[in-house]
Amino acid sequence: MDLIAQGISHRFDRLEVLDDVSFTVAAGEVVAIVGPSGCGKSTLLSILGGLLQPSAGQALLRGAPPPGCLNPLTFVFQDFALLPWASVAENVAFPLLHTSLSVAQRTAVVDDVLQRTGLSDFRAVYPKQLSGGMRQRVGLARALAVRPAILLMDEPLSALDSQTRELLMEDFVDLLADGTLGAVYVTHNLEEAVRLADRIVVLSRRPGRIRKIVNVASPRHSRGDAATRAQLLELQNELWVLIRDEAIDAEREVQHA
Ligand SMILES: Nc1ncnc2c1ncn2[C@@H]1O[C@H](COP(=O)(O)OP(=O)(O)OP(=O)(O)O)[C@@H](O)[C@H]1O
Repeated sequence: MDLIAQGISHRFDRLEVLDDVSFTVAAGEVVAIVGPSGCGKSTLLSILGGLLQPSAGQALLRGAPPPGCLNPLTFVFQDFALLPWASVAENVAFPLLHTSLSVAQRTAVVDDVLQRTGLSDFRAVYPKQLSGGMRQRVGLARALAVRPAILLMDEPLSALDSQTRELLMEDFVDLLADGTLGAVYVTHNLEEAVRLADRIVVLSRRPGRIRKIVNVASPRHSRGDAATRAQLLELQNELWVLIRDEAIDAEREVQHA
């Protein structure tokens, strides 16, 4: 199933936020969205996920959903957004509550995603007992429970320390390995973008317009290797050169706001 952003523009009252943004996320593809602060990345994600109606243009899904899909698009948030009073298994089961699945089917889905995210031993634990990295694993497991075509991820690792981020990136690469799951990955972190994405959409300063779409050619599973990391660092620097001046302007604007 493909997700298509078609000429998306958006304004909040007089504030023009996005201008004519178009790109396609093909089935199984990871597209990162990067750009200066306030350029409209989260707004674009909300529009893609149907939470917000754009002022112009549209977000479309094309093609058949994956087998067993209950919701083709599902969000993963920076702050994990877990239910504090519910256990790990209950959090993961939450999006399945109002579906047609039987209790046995729900249990099977929960068992499967807990196993895929390394959480099987933590099913009865509550979020406050978990580290930030484990909480985000629960956020990811909950998103996977609806067997989505595409994850919509808004800075999913930015609340985590660098070692935990590295480990979760490795986990995420494994989850993507069979090529059935796609993602739109909003991030400030260019290292995450080059490690995880097939393509990187670089937005301009607000109103966000597409400045460039960059392909990341190396296979995702080899991007943690020393030799590939060196190439990725070059790409990361190229992206930073593209964004730097506008990032400084955006930063100054925020300070003056
Ligand atoms: N609901 C809203 N009403 C009014 N203005 C909004 C609303 N949501 C976002 N904005 C404004 O729209 C602009 C784009 O915000 P958005 O959060 O999409 O940018 P972003 O690129 O994700 O930012 P950051 O990189 O800082 O996370 C900002 O100026 C923000 O203040």
